[in-house]
Amino acid sequence: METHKQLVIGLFGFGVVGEGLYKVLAQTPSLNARLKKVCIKNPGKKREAPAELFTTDKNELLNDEEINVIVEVIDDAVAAFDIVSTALKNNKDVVSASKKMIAENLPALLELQQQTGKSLLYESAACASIPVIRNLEEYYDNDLLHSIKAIVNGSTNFILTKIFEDGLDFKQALTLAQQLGFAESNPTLDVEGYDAVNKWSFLLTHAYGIVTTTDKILFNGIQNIHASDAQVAKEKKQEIKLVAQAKKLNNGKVAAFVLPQFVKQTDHLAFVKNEYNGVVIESGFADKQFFYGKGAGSLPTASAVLSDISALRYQYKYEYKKLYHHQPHELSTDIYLRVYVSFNDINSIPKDKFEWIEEWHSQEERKYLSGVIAFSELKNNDWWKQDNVSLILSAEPIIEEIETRNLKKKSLELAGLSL
Ligand SMILES: NC(=O)C1=CN([C@@H]2O[C@H](COP(=O)(O)OP(=O)(O)OC[C@H]3O[C@@H](n4cnc5c(N)ncnc54)[C@H](OP(=O)(O)O)[C@@H]3O)[C@@H](O)[C@H]2O)C=CC1
Ligand SMILES: N[C@@H](CC=O)C(=O)O
Repeated sequence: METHKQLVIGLFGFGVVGEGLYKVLAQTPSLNARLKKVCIKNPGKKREAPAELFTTDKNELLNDEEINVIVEVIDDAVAAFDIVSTALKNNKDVVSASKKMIAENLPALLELQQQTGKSLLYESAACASIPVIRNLEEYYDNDLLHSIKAIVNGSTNFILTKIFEDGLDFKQALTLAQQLGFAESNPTLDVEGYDAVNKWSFLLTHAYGIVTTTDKILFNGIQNIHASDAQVAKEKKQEIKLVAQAKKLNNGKVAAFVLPQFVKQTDHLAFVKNEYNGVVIESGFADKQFFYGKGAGSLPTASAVLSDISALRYQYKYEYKKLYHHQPHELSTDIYLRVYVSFNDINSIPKDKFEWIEEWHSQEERKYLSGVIAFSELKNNDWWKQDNVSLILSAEPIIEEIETRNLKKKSLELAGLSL
């Protein structure tokens, strides 16, 4: 087998991540990798690198036979897919950080990897500096992965920390996340949960062999979290985090969602602040394991890109073991969730859709209830995503089976409500 192959790199993108990689490569001479050319979009921008390195002609990189590795770190998912698929077809290995592109094109990318035999690595697209994909592929290569829950978006975690711990308002916190290079070029992707669910969709492939699209995963972002929710969290001695999770159910299927959640202070994820990410994996015999590291930013992200480049020296490829070598799992919607919902107007909440209600606070201007609701009710409707409605999962949200009808009626009666 060929080892320690000489790498000649063509880089697409010289923004937060691309420039970070340029610096990191310069400080890693042992890698024996040469950056031959960088393709960017706007030739007029001032760059901290020699002018002769840059081009705006993608074909200068994609058709250069000496270049054997394409690193794609641009902020345009459509152009990124074109670059990555052409590079693979042109017999080049590829490293990408573009989670939106990967989430939107995974079946095609899987096929291209199989057809071409080339490697496509994208560790930095998941949790930036945390090596989660390689761990899911290599270390948890068995049936024992019971659950995985994680903070996978650095910007929203940063914003929540800055608002609730440092007293910034939402706009100030988001602006800071943008200035520090954590946020996407379109920050709605972060704030409204799209970035997190994009990452979660392909992490499900590496964890459970599930190939899915983001519309099949229940998700929301942090845009509707209200100051009064933070007050409730404080009273419960809990925190609010945007948490992605997947759990193997008793029926053998997997429940997956990305939603704001109350997190107990004893939970590992409560420890994850600012732009950090954290991943808690629960597996048979090992119990819980916690991975922690920076989830956004120039050098932390570049460090994961560098690690992928380095892995190409020994022809490392994802084997997608859970997909190709095991029986892949299926997603299930057949569960119930324990949720908290705050709102201004009770008429915006279909309270009869709850299986039962456990808490009901209607005195304050901002009202809230806690109760149990079918996952499918949330999946099929969007009243809970509307302005002025904030839905937050409880700390232990999943209920697999309920004795539904009797309890529902009885509990609503106890709460002074009727169907
Ligand atoms: N920032 C972070 O913390 C992380 C980002 N990522 C992902 O990495 C990618 C890059 O992010 P980031 O560096 O922050 O983004 P930036 O906005 O900082 O940089 C984007 C770069 O892409 C270039 N670009 C855009 N379109 C093209 C094109 N068609 N051809 C060539 N170059 C192009 C831009 O060129 P020009 O300079 O000329 O404008 C720019 O250099 C994104 O997919 C992002 O989601 C992943 C993990 C963490
Ligand atoms: N915008 C992303 C960047 C890294 O993936 C985030 O905030 O997590």
